[in-house]
Amino acid sequence: MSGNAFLSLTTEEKQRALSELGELKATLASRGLFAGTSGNLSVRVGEYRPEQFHFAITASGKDKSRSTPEDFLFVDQDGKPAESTALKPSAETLIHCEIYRLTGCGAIAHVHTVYNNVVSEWFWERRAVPVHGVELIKAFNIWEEEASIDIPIVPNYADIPRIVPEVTERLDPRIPGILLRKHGIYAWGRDVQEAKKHLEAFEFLFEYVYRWELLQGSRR
Ligand SMILES: CSC[C@@H](O)[C@@H](O)C(=O)COP(=O)(O)O
Ligand SMILES: [Zn+2]
Repeated sequence: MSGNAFLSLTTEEKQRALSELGELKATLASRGLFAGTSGNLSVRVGEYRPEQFHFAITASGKDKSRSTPEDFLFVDQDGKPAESTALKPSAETLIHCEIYRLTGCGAIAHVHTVYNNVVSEWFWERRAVPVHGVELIKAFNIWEEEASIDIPIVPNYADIPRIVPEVTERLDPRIPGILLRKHGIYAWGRDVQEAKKHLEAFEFLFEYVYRWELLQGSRR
């Protein structure tokens, strides 16, 4: 793909991306995962090269539990709108750009939950949430028995571009997700279905870790 790569996408390709995102947004919204307009979602379209790609992403500041014709827009690898629009891309678009650049994945989901916020703070000093031997680790395609994983945590700066190099440094190619401290999880996958699966697995594991830590504490 060259300079005008986005223009060579067919209407069907763009429509498919928008409808997949719309479906994922509605499903996650039905689970109450977009508290107070938080969260953002994206899906990549067309060919991928680390230096050039495009994706559809949620517009900034919207109530993500509502479905409107102004929910999504297309942006390029630098987070700039790929076509003329009055919509503003998610404030966290640059984090999506960096995750696509580093992983070549096909879709990304970001949500704020109490469990992901609490564990990101509880394990902040070690900069990772450790999980040992829980069956759902297999959702990340890690099949060892009693596997141990560390889910990376990066600082949550108000200035989003400052978070980008932290993601670059801490992203672990084995783990399809990264936590922002007291903010939320970014989970990704090769397509929307896999990103959703990974997000569900992370949230299960965060709740497990939270409850297990609590139980351990009550034994001391
Ligand atoms: C309203 S609090 C959440 C925001 O600050 C942000 O973290 C978020 O997830 C949503 O931002 P958005 O610009 O709508 O994509
Ligand atoms: Zn957020």
